[in-house]
Amino acid sequence: MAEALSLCSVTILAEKFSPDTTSDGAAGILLPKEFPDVSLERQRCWFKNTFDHLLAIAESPSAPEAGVFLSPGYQIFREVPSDTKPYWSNYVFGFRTMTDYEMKRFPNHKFGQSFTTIKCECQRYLPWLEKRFRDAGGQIKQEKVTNLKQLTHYYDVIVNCSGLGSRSLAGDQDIHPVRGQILKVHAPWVKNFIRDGDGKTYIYPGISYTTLGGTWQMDDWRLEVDKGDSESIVERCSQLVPSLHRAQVLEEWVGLRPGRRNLRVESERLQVEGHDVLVVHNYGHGGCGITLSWGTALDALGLVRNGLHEQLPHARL
Ligand SMILES: Cc1cc2nc3c(=O)[nH]c(=O)nc-3n(C[C@H](O)[C@H](O)[C@H](O)COP(=O)(O)OP(=O)(O)OC[C@H]3O[C@@H](n4cnc5c(N)ncnc54)[C@H](O)[C@@H]3O)c2cc1C
Ligand SMILES: O=C(O)CCC(=O)C(=O)O
Repeated sequence: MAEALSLCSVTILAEKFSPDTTSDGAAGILLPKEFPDVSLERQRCWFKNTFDHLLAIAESPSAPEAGVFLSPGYQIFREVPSDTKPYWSNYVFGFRTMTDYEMKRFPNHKFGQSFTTIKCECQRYLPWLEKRFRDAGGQIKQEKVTNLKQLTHYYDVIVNCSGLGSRSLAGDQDIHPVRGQILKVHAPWVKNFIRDGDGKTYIYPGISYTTLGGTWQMDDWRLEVDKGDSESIVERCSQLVPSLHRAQVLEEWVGLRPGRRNLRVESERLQVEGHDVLVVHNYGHGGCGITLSWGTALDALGLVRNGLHEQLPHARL
């Protein structure tokens, strides 16, 4: 926003910043899950725009500082999935079905896909993004917002990216927590990601650590590490890569995904004291907050631009 709307003043208000957000612990892999009532065309656009944007970073000199890199690996399934060629398969690199010979490594799985996607190591990526925002003239304020209407006294446009916070901030009862626990381990010998198609077990190698996951616990608000979950994660991941049994655990982490049947990128107008104020919502990314980040942000930016043009038809934005 700060880069694209260079004539506007842009402020991020948030209660928590990196390293204390949900995005900080995310494995950061680009791998879409489908939203049932959003057109595939729109989801394709969200993913492609995100992939293209992050690919440019991965191929730039900033890649190591930003923690953005190409990541090759496998998604394996216990049963052949109904959709063997998902909509995003044309955008990742080298998508193909694994051979029987390759599948011998995974005797409990019947089917697999091999491809190269992108991973953002969020511990590096988020501070890098914050610096990029500040360099573009963006302002940052730490503040808990209790009511969107109170912001209309200070800002002309509000973009709501509060994730799970939208439950109270936008009064949206459709958004709910999906608890996820992961482990960060030292396993520099693991070079390819491996993901079980059920989405519950995954191994994602990175620059400073490998992420082992995970859990997908609906409506579970617990933020404490569950030792039973950690043991189960190590057990499941070690079945895929036995040497992980010995990997040194660097950190155990829990986050609450902002779960919603359909991601919400939408604008509305808030009526406040006789005038209306543009609010653009961009939340409910579930397990796809990194995967669809730039695509949904570009959509939100388009809604901000349209709204500003309606408000100020002659302004150059
Ligand atoms: C274990 C785990 C692994 C994951 N792995 C991946 C992955 O590999 N790839 C992927 O794409 N996604 C992954 N995700 C999902 C991803 O983390 C989320 O989709 C993403 O973090 C959502 O981002 P967000 O900015 O919407 O929410 P958040 O990161 O939660 O940020 C919300 C922000 O809003 C602020 N806020 C909320 N309410 C208020 C308020 N009232 N006032 C002020 N500020 C407020 C918060 O302080 C915070 O700064 C994973 C999630 C988990 C839990
Ligand atoms: O689903 C994956 O494989 C990546 C991790 C993730 O997105 C999640 O746990 O939400």
